[in-house]
Amino acid sequence: MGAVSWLLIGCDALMTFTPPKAVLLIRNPIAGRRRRGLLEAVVRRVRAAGWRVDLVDTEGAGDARRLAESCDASRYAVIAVAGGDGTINEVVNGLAHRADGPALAIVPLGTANVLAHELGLEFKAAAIAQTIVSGHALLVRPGEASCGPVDGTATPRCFSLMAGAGFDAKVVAGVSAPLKRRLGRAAYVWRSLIEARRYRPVRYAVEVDGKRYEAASVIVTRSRHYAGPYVVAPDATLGEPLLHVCLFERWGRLQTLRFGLALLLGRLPRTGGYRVVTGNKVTISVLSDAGEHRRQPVQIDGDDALTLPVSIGLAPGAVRLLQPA
Ligand SMILES: Nc1ncnc2c1ncn2[C@@H]1O[C@H](COP(=O)(O)OP(=O)(O)OP(=O)(O)O)[C@@H](O)[C@H]1O
Repeated sequence: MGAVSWLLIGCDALMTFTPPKAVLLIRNPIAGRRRRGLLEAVVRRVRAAGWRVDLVDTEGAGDARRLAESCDASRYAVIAVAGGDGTINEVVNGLAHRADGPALAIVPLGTANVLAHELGLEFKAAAIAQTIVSGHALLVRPGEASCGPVDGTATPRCFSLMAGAGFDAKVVAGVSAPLKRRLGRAAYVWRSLIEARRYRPVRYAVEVDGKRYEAASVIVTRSRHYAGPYVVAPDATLGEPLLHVCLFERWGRLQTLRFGLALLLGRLPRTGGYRVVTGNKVTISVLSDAGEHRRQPVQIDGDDALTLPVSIGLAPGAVRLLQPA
C-alpha cells in the first residue's frame, strides 16, 4: 500500500475518532460520607450503560488538580468529580490551561454543591449517570484571580463559580474542614453569627473595567447561584464569558444580617443597597480596614484561597462542563 493510502486511512481514522466510553472518577473521600450510596448507584448505572469507570481517591488537597492535568483524553472521554465545589475547583484548575482535556461531570457530594445547582443537575443517581454518559457539553471560560496587580508575575487561580471578599470570605475562612464535616451547612450559619458579632465597617475599593465602586462586601461571580440554590446574579449564565460583580453597598451589622436574610428568602437582587454590575476586569483592595487589623481573605469557589488585593479576569482557556441534555 502506498504512502498516500496510509495517509488517507490515517485521516479517515482521525475524522471518525470517537472518544472512548471511559470515565476517570476522582473522589474526595472526605466529602459526602453520608451519600456513599448515591455514588455507588451512579457507578452501577454508568457501567450498565457500557462505560468503563476507573475510580481514584484523592489523598489530600492538590491531588485532584494533578490528576486532571495529566489525565489522558485519548483514554477518558470524561472526568467526573465525586466531591464538592472545592474539589471541582481543583479539576477546573487542572483542565483550564489544556486545549485537549476531557469533559467534566459532577457527582455532587459536597456541602453547598453550587455548580450542580447552576448546571440544573438533579441530585439523583439516574440523572447524574445520564449526564456523565450523554450530557450536553457547555463550554465555560473560568474566572481567574491573582493576588496583587495584573503584572503577569502571580500564579492565577481559576474559578468556575466565584471569588468573594468581605463578609462571606471571612465566614468561609472561619469554617474549618472538620467543622464542615460535623455540622454541614449549619457550620456557615454558626460562623456568620460570629462574624456578625465581630463586624467592622471595612471599606473595599472595587474597580470594574476602570470604573470605581466602594462596597462592604463583594462577590465576583460567573454563576447565578450562591451557597447552594440561592440566587445572587439573576442574569449570569456560565456559557457567557462575563464577570458579574455583586456589590453590597451598605455598612453595619444589621445591614449584613438583612442582606443574609434577603439571600435566603430569594429577595437579594431586589434589596436596597445591593446591585450587580458586569465587566471583564476587576480589582479589589482594602480602602479602610476600620481598625480590624486582620488578614483580608478571598474565597474562591467556597475555599479560603487568596488574600487582598486581588485582580480578577477570565481565563484564556475553556472547560467543557457536562449538563443534563
Ligand atoms: N483526600 C482529601 N483530604 C483532604 N482534603 C481534600 C482531599 N481531597 C480534596 N480535598 C480538599 O478538600 C476541600 C473541600 O472538599 P470539597 O469541596 O470536595 O467538599 P466540601 O467542602 O464538603 O464541598 P463544598 O465545596 O461544596 O462545600 C477542597 O478544597 C479539596 O481541595
